Amino acid sequence: MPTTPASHDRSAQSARNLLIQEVVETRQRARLGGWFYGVAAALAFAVTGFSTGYRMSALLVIGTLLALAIVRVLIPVPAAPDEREARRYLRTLWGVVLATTIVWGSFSAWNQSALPEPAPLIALLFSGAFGMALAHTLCMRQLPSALAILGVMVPTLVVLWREVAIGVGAMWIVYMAYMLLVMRRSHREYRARLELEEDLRQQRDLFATQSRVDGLTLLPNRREFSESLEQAIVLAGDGRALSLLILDIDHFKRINDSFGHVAGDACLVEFSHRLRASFDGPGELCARLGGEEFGVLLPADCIVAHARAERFRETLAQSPLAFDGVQDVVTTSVGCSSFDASRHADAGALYREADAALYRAKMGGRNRTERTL
Ligand SMILES: Nc1nc2c(ncn2[C@@H]2O[C@H](COP(=O)(O)OP(=O)(O)OP(=O)(O)O)[C@@H](O)[C@H]2O)c(=O)[nH]1
Repeated sequence: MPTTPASHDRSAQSARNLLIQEVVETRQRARLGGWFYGVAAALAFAVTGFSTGYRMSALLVIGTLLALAIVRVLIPVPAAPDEREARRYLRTLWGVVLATTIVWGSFSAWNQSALPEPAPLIALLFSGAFGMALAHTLCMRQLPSALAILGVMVPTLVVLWREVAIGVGAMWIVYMAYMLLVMRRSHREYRARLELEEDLRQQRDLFATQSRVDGLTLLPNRREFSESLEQAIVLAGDGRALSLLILDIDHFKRINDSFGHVAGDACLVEFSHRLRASFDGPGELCARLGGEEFGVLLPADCIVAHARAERFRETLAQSPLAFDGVQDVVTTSVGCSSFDASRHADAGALYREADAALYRAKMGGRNRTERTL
């Protein structure tokens, strides 16, 4: 299927959303994990009674691991939904995670021969636990996650293989392979969930837009117009000018009957283009209220609004609309009313007056603008 600019925009937006979501989740998941390495190292040294022979090593290892845990938390989070910043953040965070796992892995390997039991056992068990935790939790990116698992596991593997027994080393390799498989599966599940959530978000946004936009003309629909009118009435209560126009295409049935419904649709679209081009100033809003009826809100008093409506009507009547291969003169009747706090208790009152003015325009022969008497 060819990609349109709109679908390209949507997929670019979707990729951006996925990246931002990944940043949020990676941060959440990585925030706590860093501290466990320092605590585990402290525990391994604690069982030796922090004897003087190991005091410097303990300080160095525990201090480095805790410092890396602090750095994880302090990496500045990208404030705006900026892709470049988001990628930089992820690169930095994964860099710190990898550094942590390499420091831990090296410590664990050194520990196997340097510290008395049960410190090596503690480090060994923690290495397995960290590897599995990485496989389950930090699975957002496969390559750095795999490297982190290897960082935790491989140094110990070398020691087990060389200094304990080849069988124990082989067991460690099987364990490591299993972790990598778990990580791959966790990664797939993570991506599937992320993409599903993004699809749902997009559908929700699409429904929200569709519920407020007219599908044919892409103008705001009656629902959106009514809400905007309510809000405009509140502002008008503070003294701002507000006028309402209701426009109805004259004898629209004739267009359908003469040229068919497809041409009728095209005529409505063309009419909406003209309307939007004529009322596109600040605070102005055009909408399709239904059928061949349109509404305009404009922050103007009665005289200005009436003059603008007349200009639109006259221009329309003088320049034929081109739609679906047809050129035809289309006219409109307009009802105009302006907000007056003494007469209009609510939006409905103002709307009824504009509607009554439109009725008079129709009864008066069409192709005319009537305003509140
Ligand atoms: N093609 C098309 N026709 C529509 C649409 N909505 C309403 N109509 C038609 O608009 C016509 C409205 O007819 P009427 O209500 O009699 O109004 P009119 O012919 O414009 O006459 P006046 O309003 O009295 O000047 C009907 O034939 C509807 O079928 C639409 O979305 N597309």
